[in-house]
Amino acid sequence: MPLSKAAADPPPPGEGPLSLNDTPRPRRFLPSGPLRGRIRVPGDKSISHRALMLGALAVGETRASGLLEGEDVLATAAAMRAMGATIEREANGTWSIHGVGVGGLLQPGQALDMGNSGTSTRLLMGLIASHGITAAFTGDASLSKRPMGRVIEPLSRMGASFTPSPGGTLPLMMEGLCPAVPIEYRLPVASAQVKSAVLLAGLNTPGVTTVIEPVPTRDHSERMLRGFGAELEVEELGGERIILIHGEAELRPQTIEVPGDPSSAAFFLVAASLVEGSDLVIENVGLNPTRAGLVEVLRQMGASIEELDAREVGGEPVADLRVRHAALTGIEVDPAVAPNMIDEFPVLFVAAALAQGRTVTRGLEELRVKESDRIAAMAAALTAAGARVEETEDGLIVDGTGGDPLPGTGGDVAIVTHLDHRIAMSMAVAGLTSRAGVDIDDTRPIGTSFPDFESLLDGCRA
Ligand SMILES: O=C(O)C1=C[C@@H](OP(=O)(O)O)[C@@H](O)[C@H](O)C1
Ligand SMILES: C=C(OP(=O)(O)O)C(=O)O
Repeated sequence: MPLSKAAADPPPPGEGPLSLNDTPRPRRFLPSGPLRGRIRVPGDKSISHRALMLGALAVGETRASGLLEGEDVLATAAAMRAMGATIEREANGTWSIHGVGVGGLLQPGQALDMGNSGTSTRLLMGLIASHGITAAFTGDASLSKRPMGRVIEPLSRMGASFTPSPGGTLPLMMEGLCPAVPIEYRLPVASAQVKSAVLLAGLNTPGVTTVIEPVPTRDHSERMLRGFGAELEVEELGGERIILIHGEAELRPQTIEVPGDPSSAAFFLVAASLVEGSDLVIENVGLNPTRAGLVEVLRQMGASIEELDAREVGGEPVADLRVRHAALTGIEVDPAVAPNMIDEFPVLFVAAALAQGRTVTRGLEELRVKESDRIAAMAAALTAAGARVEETEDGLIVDGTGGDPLPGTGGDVAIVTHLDHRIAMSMAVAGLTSRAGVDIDDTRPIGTSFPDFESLLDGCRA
């Protein structure tokens, strides 16, 4: 299957998903001098998706600054426009969203192209489930392999019907039901996307929809639903979180400042920790406790990460992070921290490959159903770059070099990124700490979450 819909001339920012064209863009990431100065990573991807979705359901104008303008978020913007919202990017970079009101989504005139984005797909399936409209979802080769049964199951219980491809994948057709049926749903997997899909379906469902989370996951949906005026309660009981949303809500438009994405900052935290002489400040990084697991784990490994000017931005804790080179030591990573850093494991594996001694990770089955099988992809990639890695069913065991550079690939082979932005960026970081450089088969997927990653990286190690 082609990477995505071909687009000879990508549309200007804010005008729909920037589809990948058909020519891979390989690059060798060379050994680097110290990373220094001050950088700012783009807006949080999870918050950006939700700002567009909730803004599109409020009556009146929501304004969002700092929104991530990556392809995944642009796919959400295009879908919300196709269902009736008016969404514009102003010249100063602020986004203006005029919503249709809860219950007011229109039937899209064509298939919703979700590109590479699991979050767009699963959250929008939730929104549509309680509207009386039908929609078709398509995606790229990576997204078309990812499991959708995990949202189809609860949303079917609420009354929506689905015709997925064999195996419960995209492309799929769905038909929502209005009024939908409120449910009480215990999450069988630790997934903020599944939780959010049910809560978003609950927005336009009469009565109370309940989600029980045995393992807490990122809570941006809960924070933002409340911020937009939904009636939502959270109870903690014996380590579980019980979330209740009162349906047929009216959302009030908001002014949102999107904090920097900790999942994007992660690449620079690891790079500056590994490259000798580095002293880098990453400004405005979101440190929501359900997202900040990597900072804690790197500190346990000996990293030097200081939080400066801790403050609140858009209802989320934020700080500037000063990270300096430090010798890292391998650890056993507590599996309980996994949901708080689920997207950061690929780059943590790179840190482990350069640490002193052994790092053991477990409980990471969910990594196998991301944009790629991130356990297998990182085992193959790090092995190709000369690291010592053992793949287990639910994690990796990595024996680090103790700070010596990895041999690298040096043109012999190229790392296969499998249309996965996080594999590409993680192995770019590995290249900085290698002898011969690391070759990546394709850097285009980076545009899904961090379009200016390469220019920021090249800029701070000049
Ligand atoms: O809700 C979200 O915004 C996300 C939840 C996580 O996925 P899962 O819910 O599948 O764990 C994460 O991997 C993804 O990048 C964004
Ligand atoms: C898993 C990710 O995103 P999504 O599920 O939205 O494709 C990610 O960004 O690492």
